[in-house]
Amino acid sequence: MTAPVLDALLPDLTAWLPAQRWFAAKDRTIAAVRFVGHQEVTPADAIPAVEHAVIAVSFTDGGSEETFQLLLGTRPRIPGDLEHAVIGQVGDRTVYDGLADGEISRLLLSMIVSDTAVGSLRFVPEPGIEAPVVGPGRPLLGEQSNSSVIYGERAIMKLFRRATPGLNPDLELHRALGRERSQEVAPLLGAIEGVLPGDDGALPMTVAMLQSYAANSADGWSMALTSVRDLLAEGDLRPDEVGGDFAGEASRLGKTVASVHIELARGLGTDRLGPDGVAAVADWMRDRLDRAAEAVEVVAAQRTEIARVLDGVREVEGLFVQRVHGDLHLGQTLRTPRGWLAIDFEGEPSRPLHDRIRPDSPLRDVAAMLRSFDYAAFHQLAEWETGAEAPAYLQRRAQEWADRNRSAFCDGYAEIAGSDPRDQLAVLRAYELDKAVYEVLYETRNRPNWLAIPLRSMARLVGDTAGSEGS
Ligand SMILES: Nc1ncnc2c1ncn2[C@@H]1O[C@H](COP(=O)(O)OP(=O)(O)O)[C@@H](O)[C@H]1O
Ligand SMILES: O=P(O)(O)O[C@H]1O[C@H](CO)[C@@H](O[C@H]2O[C@H](CO)[C@@H](O)[C@H](O)[C@H]2O)[C@H](O)[C@H]1O
Repeated sequence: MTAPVLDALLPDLTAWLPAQRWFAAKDRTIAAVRFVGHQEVTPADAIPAVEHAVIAVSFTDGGSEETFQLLLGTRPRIPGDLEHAVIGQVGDRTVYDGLADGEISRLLLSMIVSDTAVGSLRFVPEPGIEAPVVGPGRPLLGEQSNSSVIYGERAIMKLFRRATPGLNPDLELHRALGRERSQEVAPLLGAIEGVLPGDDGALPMTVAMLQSYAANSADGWSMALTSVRDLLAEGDLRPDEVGGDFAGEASRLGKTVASVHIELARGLGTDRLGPDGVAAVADWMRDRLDRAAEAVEVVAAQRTEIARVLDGVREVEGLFVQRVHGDLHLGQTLRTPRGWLAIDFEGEPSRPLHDRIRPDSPLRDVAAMLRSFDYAAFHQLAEWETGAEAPAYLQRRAQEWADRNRSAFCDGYAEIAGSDPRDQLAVLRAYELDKAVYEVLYETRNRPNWLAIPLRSMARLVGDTAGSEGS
């Protein structure tokens, strides 16, 4: 489509964006949307026609713009099963979200498999892989920061929705782990690369990533919730006495995360931060605390105490750093029939790319998983906590579940890593509290009903400076 034709879509696009799960600015009011780049994948009169586009969205609060990627499909007549994906009408064509269309996802896969280039877009298979069978994709439904389609339970392609210059860390780290022949991630199959037009010219950008699909798998978050549900339903039994005990899985998960860290260190190197580097990590945590304190009163009220715990990170001489996952939680793990896999190495979605690729302590990932065990333990009780307090005996059971699984995870991690994360308790606690502060802000913006979960942990981490970790 030409620029004037695309511009005709803008009013419909502006109305459509806030309803998309991946639109990561739902708390802001859109002032204007503009196209900053577009590339036809097929001729404009093909049926369906496909176009890749980058949009910049500005907001009435005057803050920074956000850029997003779209894969637009157009057809003269829209089949009934695509009506839900319609964005608007331009001339005699209906424009819709292209990933919803099996014919478009089939085309994208075939272009990757056959190593194609169209204008600024490159469709590249990963060298040496066995090409997946080309067929239509089925959009993944559910909670996602990006948009994925699944090809016959053999491959999954993720379109990154935020348009950021540079190699996406999800692709970069999967590539590095592939070179290490990692058994802890799903093998990478290919990618779509494009360019992001900017003031300084066009910069390379990752459009999409194609990976093996882990069939017959369950994600760690659902498995953990099932275990907690069974425990709370019993009430008078302890976590080690109920059928759905999760500790064995938590320990295996610890081993998997340690293996990923070893592979990332081997493939991409390690470093020791000197005093200035450690001070920079501590300052970074303080900045994040300041931002959370501005937005959330409870954080502001405990600012001094939180800052004291965060300063625990300063207690190490020569902090060991390497590339890490950066946003690990139970929902980023898949239990396959063979074992655990880690997915989604993009880092925290709201952080700028240069922050997400900065080497960090592996304790950041360990701490984030410990936080996730807390989340799973108290998720069911959180609804109570927004109204009345959950009964004390259930809170005790939930805490026992969290302690047992946090401890099992650390045991498993230590067995493979050769060092126990709990040996650096002050640093681990600082990373855990930093994550809890982030989560308070995340829940305030995204899921206020869940806010009680990180708030509770924040209070524990601030109050319990002498307690033992994971026990
Ligand atoms: N390789 C895979 N095999 C099977 N399912 C996967 C795979 N990768 C991702 N998924 C599923 O897709 C969901 C979203 O993937 P994720 O990479 O976390 O996307 P996002 O970055 O959009 O959050 C996951 O929760 C998982 O259910
Ligand atoms: O999965 P994303 O990369 O989009 O990560 C963001 O969303 C997560 C929630 O979906 C959020 O994780 C928090 O909630 C989880 C339960 O839903 C819990 O297991 C995690 O421990 C907790 O941090 C994540 O922080 C955020 O970046």
